Amino acid sequence: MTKRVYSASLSRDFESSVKMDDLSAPLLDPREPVDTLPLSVGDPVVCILGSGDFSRSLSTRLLSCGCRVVMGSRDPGRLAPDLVPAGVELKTQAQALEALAEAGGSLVFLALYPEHYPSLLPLKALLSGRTLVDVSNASALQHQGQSNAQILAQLFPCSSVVKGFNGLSAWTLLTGAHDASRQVLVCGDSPSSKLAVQSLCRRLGFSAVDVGGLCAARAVEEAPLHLFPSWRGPLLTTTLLFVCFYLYAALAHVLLPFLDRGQNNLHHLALVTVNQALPAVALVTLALVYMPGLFASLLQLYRGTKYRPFPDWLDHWMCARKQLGLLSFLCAALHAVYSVCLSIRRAAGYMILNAAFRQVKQGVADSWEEAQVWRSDLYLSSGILGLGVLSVLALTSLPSVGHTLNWREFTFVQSGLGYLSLALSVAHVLFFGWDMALHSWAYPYFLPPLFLLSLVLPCCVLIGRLLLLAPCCALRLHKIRRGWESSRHQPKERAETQALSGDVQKKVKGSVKHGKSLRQRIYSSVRPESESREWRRRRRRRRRRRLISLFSFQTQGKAKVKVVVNTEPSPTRPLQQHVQPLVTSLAVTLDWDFIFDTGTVRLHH
Ligand SMILES: NC(=O)C1=CN([C@@H]2O[C@H](COP(=O)(O)OP(=O)(O)OC[C@H]3O[C@@H](n4cnc5c(N)ncnc54)[C@H](OP(=O)(O)O)[C@@H]3O)[C@@H](O)[C@H]2O)C=CC1
Ligand SMILES: [Cu+2]
Repeated sequence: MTKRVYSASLSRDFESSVKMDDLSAPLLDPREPVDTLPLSVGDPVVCILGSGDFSRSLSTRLLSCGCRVVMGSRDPGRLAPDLVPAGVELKTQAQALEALAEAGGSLVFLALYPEHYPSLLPLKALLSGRTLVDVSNASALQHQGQSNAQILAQLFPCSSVVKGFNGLSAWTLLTGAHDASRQVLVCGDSPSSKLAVQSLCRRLGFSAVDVGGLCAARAVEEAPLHLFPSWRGPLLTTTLLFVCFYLYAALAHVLLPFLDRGQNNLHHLALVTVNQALPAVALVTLALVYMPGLFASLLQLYRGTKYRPFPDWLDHWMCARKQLGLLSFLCAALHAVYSVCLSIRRAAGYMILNAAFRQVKQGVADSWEEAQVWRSDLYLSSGILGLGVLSVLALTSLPSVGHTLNWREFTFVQSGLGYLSLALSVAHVLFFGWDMALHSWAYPYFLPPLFLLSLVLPCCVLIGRLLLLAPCCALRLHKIRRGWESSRHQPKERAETQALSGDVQKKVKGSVKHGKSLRQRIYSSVRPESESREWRRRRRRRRRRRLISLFSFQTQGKAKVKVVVNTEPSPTRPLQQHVQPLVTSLAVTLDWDFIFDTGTVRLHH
C-alpha cells in the first residue's frame, strides 16, 4: 500500500520537476533511494499491434507477469488458434485499441516492421494520447539519418513514442531473463511514458536503462547490429600475422625443399606448419599488447607532460590491448595442444622407428645427450609457466573477475604478470632455438628461422621496458604521471618571470615590417655612434647579460610584452631615455601591449 502511494507521488514529483526550469533542484531525491522504483507502476493492460514472432513472445511473457494483453491484427481470423497464446485477446487493430481505451491503458507495442508503420495512419485518432513502444531494429548500420522511432513520432505527433525492447530477441522473451544483466535500453522524449515503459520492463524481470531522449534512438536501434566492433582490428592483425608466418614456414620447409630437391614434406602443412606459425603469432601478439604502453611512456617522456592527448592510432591500439591479449592466449593454448599432439601422430612413430633403426645400424647403444635433455626440459618448463601466467591474465580480463580486483591488483596482474609472461615466452623460444641460430643449416635458402623472426618485436619490448626502468627515466615518468610538467608546458602566466625573449622575437618579427626583430630595431635606433665599441662588447656577452630583455606573458587572454632595460652602471646608462619613446611608438605600430620597466636583467640560461 505504502509502495503504491509513494509511486503515485514519485511520478507526480518527477513530472513537476521536469517541468521546472530550476537547475538547482537535486537530480535525485535524497530522501528516498532510487531503487524503490515501484513495480506496480505501468499499465496492467497492454496492447500489441502485429501478431508475428515478437508479438506472440512478448504477450506470453506479459501474461505470465500478470498483465492483460490485447493483440491487434489486420486479420485475426487468418491466425491459427493454437498460435496465439491462451489468454491473449485477439482482435482487429481498431478493436484492440478501443479495448485498451476502455480498460484505461495507454501502452501500445508496435510489433511490426517500420516500413509498415504508415499502414497504421487510419488509426491515428485511436492512437492519440497513447504511448507507442517502438521495438524495431535498424536494417543497417548508418550512424546518420532519422531513426525508426523518430519517423514514427513524426507520423503520430499526438502520441508519445518510446524506443525500447529491441535488444531482446523473441527467444529471450519466451525463455525469460535468467541473469539480472539483461538490460533493456529505453529512450523517449516524454518522461511519464518512459517511466511507464521502464516500470513494465522491471515487471517483466528486465532491468531498464534510460539512455535519454528520442534522439538516442538510432544508437539503440543499431546496438543489436554490431558484430564485435572492438574485435575487428585485433582479429585482423592476428589473422594477418598467422597467414604471413604460415606462408613463410610453408615456403621455407615445404615448397622450396620440394622445388629444390623434390623432397615431399607436404604433410607438414596440416599440423607441423600450423604449429610453427601459432607460437610466433602468440609471441608477436603478446608483444603488441605491451608496445603501445611503451610508446605512450616514451611520448610522455619526450613531451614532458601527460596532459597532451595521444595520437588517434595510439589510442585505438591501447583500446585493443585486451582483445590482442586474449587472442595471444588463444594462439598459445592452441600451440600447447598441437605440441602435445605432435608425439601421438603416426609420422612421429615412424620417425622414432627410423631413428632407432639407423642407430642400431651404426652400433650406437645409448643416444642420451645431456645438453639436449636440459634444452627440452627448460623449453617445456618455460612454455608451461608462460602459458600459465597468460591464463591468469586472460582470466582477469573477464569483466566478472576483473571487477573483483582493485586498481592496484589489476595493474599488477595486467602489467607485472604480463611482462613476466612475455619474458617466459621469450625464454621458451630461446630454449627452443638453443644454438640453432649459430648454424648455417638453420638458414635454408638464406631464410632466417621463424623463431628468430618472432623474437624481434618481443625483445624490443622487453629491452624498452628495461630502459624505462632506469632511474633517470622512471623518476621523470613517475613525476609526469603525478601531474608534473616540464617548463615548456607551463601556463603562460607563470612564464612571466622566465626569459622568453627569443620566442617573443620570433612572434614580433612577423608583425614588424621589413622583417627586423624588435630587439634589432631597438638596438639600431638607440645605438650612439660613440659607444659602438661598448655595444659590440656587450653584444658578445649578450647571452649572459642582456641590455634589453623582452618577456612575453598573457593576462586575461591578452598578449603583452615587457621590455626591461638593464640599469646596471655602465657607459650605456643614458640608453633608457632613448628606449622608452621608441618602445611607446612601436607599441602603436604593433598590436602588442608593452610594459616598460627598468631593472637588472639576468638571464636564466
Ligand atoms: N523477432 C525478433 O526476435 C525481434 C523482432 N524485433 C522487431 O519486432 C518487429 C516485428 O518483428 P517480428 O515479430 O519478428 O516480425 P513478423 O514478420 O513475425 O511479424 C510482423 C507482423 O507485422 C504485422 N503487420 C502489420 N502491418 C503489416 C503490413 N502492412 N504488412 C505486413 N505485416 C504487417 C503482421 O501481423 P498481422 O498480419 O497480424 O497484422 C506481422 O505478423 C520488427 O520491427 C523487428 O525488428 C525486435 C527484436 C527482436
Ligand atoms: Cu612452444
